[in-house]
Amino acid sequence: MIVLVTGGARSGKSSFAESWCIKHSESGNGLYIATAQAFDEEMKERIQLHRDQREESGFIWTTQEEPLRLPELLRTSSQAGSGSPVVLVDCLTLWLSNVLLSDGEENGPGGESRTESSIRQLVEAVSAYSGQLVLVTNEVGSGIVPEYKLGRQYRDLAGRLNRSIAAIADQVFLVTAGIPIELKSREYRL
Ligand SMILES: Nc1nc2c(ncn2[C@@H]2O[C@H](COP(=O)(O)OP(=O)(O)OP(=O)(O)O)[C@@H](O)[C@H]2O)c(=O)[nH]1
Repeated sequence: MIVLVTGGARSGKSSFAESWCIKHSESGNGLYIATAQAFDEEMKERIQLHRDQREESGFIWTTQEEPLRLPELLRTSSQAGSGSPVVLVDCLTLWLSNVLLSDGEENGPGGESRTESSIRQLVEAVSAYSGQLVLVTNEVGSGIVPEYKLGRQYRDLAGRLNRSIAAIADQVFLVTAGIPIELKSREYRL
């Protein structure tokens, strides 16, 4: 069961995704995969707030911080069976910016950049995932065209990544102003 939760900054997507996991978990416990890195005090405080909220939820969360090697981690945490934890990844767009910023200039075989190859590996890992997996992402690209090349590159890659994950997800939600809207239901097929 793959669920994608998208939305803008502070839209309430993370708390909706956490509530979804608590409500639908088959095992009663969850693995929270954080892709954020605390580079400054503001981010440290925000992360601590999220940790406190998870603690107060009464649900059993294990936290794993993984800014880059998300495809590998999903491959190893993919398990069938009702005892395995619901996995929540927060968030894909931060993972993408970590990957893009660590990417070199040189392309691999077939002209694919390291970032494009990482995206392909992530989509493959999600597609092959067995178990309950909830992925949070940001809705980017609705504003003005970014001034810098890296910003435009990021916007385009994030749009493609979200489309690819949405295509293989069983359920997709858009959270806006704290309200989740179901964009793709489990019965939906093109
Ligand atoms: N490293 C680390 N990051 C965490 C942890 N808990 C949460 N985060 C990060 O916190 C980020 C989400 O927090 P915010 O930036 O406040 O949320 P937001 O996505 O802007 O807002 P909402 O749409 O309301 O969720 C995600 O990118 C998570 O990876 C943690 O324990 N460790």
